[in-house]
Amino acid sequence: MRIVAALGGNALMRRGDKPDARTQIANVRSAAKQLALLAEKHELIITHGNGPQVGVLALESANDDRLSECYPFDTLGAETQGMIGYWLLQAMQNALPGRQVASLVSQTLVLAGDPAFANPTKFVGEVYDEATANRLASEKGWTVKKDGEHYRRVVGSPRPQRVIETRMARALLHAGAVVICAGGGGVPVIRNEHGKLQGVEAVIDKDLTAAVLAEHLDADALLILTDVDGVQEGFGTPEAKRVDRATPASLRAMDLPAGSMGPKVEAVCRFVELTGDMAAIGRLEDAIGIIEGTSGTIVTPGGNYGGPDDIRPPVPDRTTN
Ligand SMILES: Nc1ncnc2c1ncn2[C@@H]1O[C@H](COP(=O)(O)OP(=O)(O)O)[C@@H](O)[C@H]1O
Ligand SMILES: NC(=O)OP(=O)(O)O
Repeated sequence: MRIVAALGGNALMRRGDKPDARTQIANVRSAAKQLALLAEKHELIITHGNGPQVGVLALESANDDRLSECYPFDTLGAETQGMIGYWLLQAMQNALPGRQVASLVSQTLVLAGDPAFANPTKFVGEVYDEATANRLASEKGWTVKKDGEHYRRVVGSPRPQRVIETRMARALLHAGAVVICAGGGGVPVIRNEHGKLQGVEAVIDKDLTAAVLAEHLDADALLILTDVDGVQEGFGTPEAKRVDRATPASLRAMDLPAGSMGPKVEAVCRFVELTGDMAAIGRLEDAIGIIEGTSGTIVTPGGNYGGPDDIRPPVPDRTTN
């Protein structure tokens, strides 16, 4: 089975954590243990978030007096791919001795006219209280919005159209490698008036890119791995309850926040609607349980799922007919 697994940026740098490399490397190592269990049985493409990390790099750049201008977000996105991609690469190599692992710096095509450039929604960087967020917004020209109980910087997040390196990722899969690509949703690029690739200032949602990548790589399953057990009804209330099986229509009927669970649900619905295959949202620690059908919110066209045999039923043995 071919699986695309998307790893949340917050799973690598948890809300309120200091952005130290040491903490994130430890989180990557525990993530790699789970991902290695998937890779032992399946073809695996790993993509990862970069929201917290890209915001930290942007702040470092903004605070560097030697620079005549801040590093642009496409370059910062590539920096996060290098950094997190390196951590994941090494952790996966150590977890899977003898297996080839490749980490690609990769670009995602967006449309130059996407209205999302003018309506920032993508949370980046650390969380702040309201007063600090407002001060930073006026000092640095940021837009800030409420993220749960806190405030964070937001930037434009155009819709991903295609990962430019899709064919290279496929070639690496065919060579038996675990492939890490399209981190942070991919470095955002447009095709300019000469047909050339050109970076743009944005941070693409990694869950939406994961869905595009899964579709274009003919994946059998898309797993969105995060820090909650799945999509919950009554989220944040004492009655909160995980939805264990869903159809795209039943999930779309739920009212979910744009900056967190909303894009995850949009990503899984899109993948299931376009491919008829299985997608799921759940905890990183439950990755195997999700494939087995015992954990997470599992989304299929009919809302039922009994385990991996439902994804790709065995080919009938025609030699006896
Ligand atoms: N209905 C819901 N069910 C579960 N989680 C929800 C829901 N609504 C909002 N959330 C929030 O979505 C978060 C996951 O999104 P996000 O923080 O963007 O994850 P990641 O960084 O892993 O991609 C959860 O930690 C939770 O706080
Ligand atoms: N780029 C992106 O969606 O990152 P997060 O998942 O960390 O928000």
